[in-house]
Amino acid sequence: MASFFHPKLSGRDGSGIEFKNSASAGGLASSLLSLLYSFSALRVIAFAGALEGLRQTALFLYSKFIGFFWITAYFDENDESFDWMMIWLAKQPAWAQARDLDISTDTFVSGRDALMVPGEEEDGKLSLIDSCLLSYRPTSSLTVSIWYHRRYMTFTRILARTGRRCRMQETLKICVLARHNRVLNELMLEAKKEYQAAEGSSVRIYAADSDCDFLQVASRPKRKIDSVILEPGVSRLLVDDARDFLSSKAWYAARGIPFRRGYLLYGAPGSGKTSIITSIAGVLNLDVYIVSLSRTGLDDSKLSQLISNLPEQCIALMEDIDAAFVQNLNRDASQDDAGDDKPGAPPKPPTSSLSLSGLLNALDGVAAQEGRILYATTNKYHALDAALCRPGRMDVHVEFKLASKFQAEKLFYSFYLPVGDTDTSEEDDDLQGSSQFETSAHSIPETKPSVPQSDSVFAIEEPTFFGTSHRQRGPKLRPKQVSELAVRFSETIPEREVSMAALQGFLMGYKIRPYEAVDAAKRWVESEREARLKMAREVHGGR
Ligand SMILES: Nc1ncnc2c1ncn2[C@@H]1O[C@H](COP(=O)(O)OP(=O)(O)OP(=O)(O)O)[C@@H](O)[C@H]1O
Repeated sequence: MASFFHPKLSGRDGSGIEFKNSASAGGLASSLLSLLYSFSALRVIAFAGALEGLRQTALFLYSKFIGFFWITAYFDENDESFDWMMIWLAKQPAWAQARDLDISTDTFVSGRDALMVPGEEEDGKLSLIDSCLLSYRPTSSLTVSIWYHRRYMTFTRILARTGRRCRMQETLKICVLARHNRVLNELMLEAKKEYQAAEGSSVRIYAADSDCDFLQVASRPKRKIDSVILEPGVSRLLVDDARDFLSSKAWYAARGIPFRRGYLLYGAPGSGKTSIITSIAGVLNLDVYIVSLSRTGLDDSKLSQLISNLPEQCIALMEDIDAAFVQNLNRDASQDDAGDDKPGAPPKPPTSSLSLSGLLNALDGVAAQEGRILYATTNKYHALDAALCRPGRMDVHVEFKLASKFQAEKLFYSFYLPVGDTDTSEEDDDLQGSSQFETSAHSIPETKPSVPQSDSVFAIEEPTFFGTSHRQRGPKLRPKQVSELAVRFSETIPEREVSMAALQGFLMGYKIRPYEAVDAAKRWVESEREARLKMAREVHGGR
């Protein structure tokens, strides 16, 4: 082959003529062979090329043909529309006839009229146990066909590895036998409406995974805004401000101001900061995206990526914003860390390497998402850097204090909601008069434990426990009665000394005994005071 393509090479050693002569017969033959071979190789190549051309043309024509009659849509797992379609699909009776099914107890699907495993839907009231219902889901890699509005459609769940980490990712493929996408539009709108109707009563909570992609981690029932008891006007101020902001996109655009708003809620632990944020999310129909600054491995670039992954119009929640810059800081480092750090012990490894400038850049850098509302909470307002708190980053600052008498009264009233006020859970129950609320502070179960009917030699003791059984219900009180008790209760609660969370915890201990709660409140306040003093003495003594 070499001699055929490069004949000159043969004479380079100085004995070219002899070499040519001696090799002439054999060389000619091999050259001819090579020539023939190359011709046949060329033919093969040409043939293969022609075949490939034909294949490409066939594929092209096929896709044109398919495209002419079929509309194909893909729904990516990471997009919200995927959830609409999956919920819609899960309700289609066609799945019942499918021969290949996934079974799911995912509350995301079940509880939304998904196609239940027969018998499940008859299972009484919705409780934590009942909400774990079995439902059918279309299995992956299976194509199922459905008739929708007299159009033939096929649905395929495709699982494939994607991304740098080759994570399994799912796509839903829908093919509609139609010339125009009208039917597909109708289907998507129907799925979206059904989904939103089902979601209308809950707030979706998202958290980021290790790739900084947000995934839904929970769905909480909406909390009524007035169930979070703040000083008069505070809830309204927060809701109205956020609502006005959301409707002011054009105003911001006209002035070239970034369309973002930040709220800093600071103050006493357990005063309702997180509760009011989730309540506002419910009122404004926004999803909550948790941005956890104390997350292990979080650095400036990851935070920036996280913030840029936030969708437009959402609530970003950064809890305990002060904790991001001090490694392993607890609520009160002097108290909690003091016990953990033994003398000579090696320093704890850092959990995150976030810098203040990284946070500031993430909050208002170019990648920061437009239309988002940021809520940051802290118990250490004065420890925050002024740059973090300035308008543009944190536009509204609201202080949350320990409970006032006003709040204590309101909390008591809403805790023992009187007859006629909206607490359906109580109204639905078959109450047995007010006898139960007369039971002692250490409640006894209503029914005795089932004892094996045998000639047991062991004496069976009745179990004793603290707290109230969930099967017990309080007395039905009239609004006037509850109001009077609430006033008496608030008189025993000192102004700004205990948190609302602590008050709620105290009332939980008297869930069905409002009169006893009022009587016990004074004693409880004193014991709380003593406990605080003791703790303070221990801290100061330990220094
Ligand atoms: N103002 C309030 N009105 C009604 N309930 C409240 C209020 N404050 C706190 N609670 C109750 O106390 C519990 C804790 O409240 P929440 O988590 O909102 O407090 P927080 O201020 O965010 O606390 P932390 O600073 O420790 O995160 C919740 O169960 C909530 O219902």
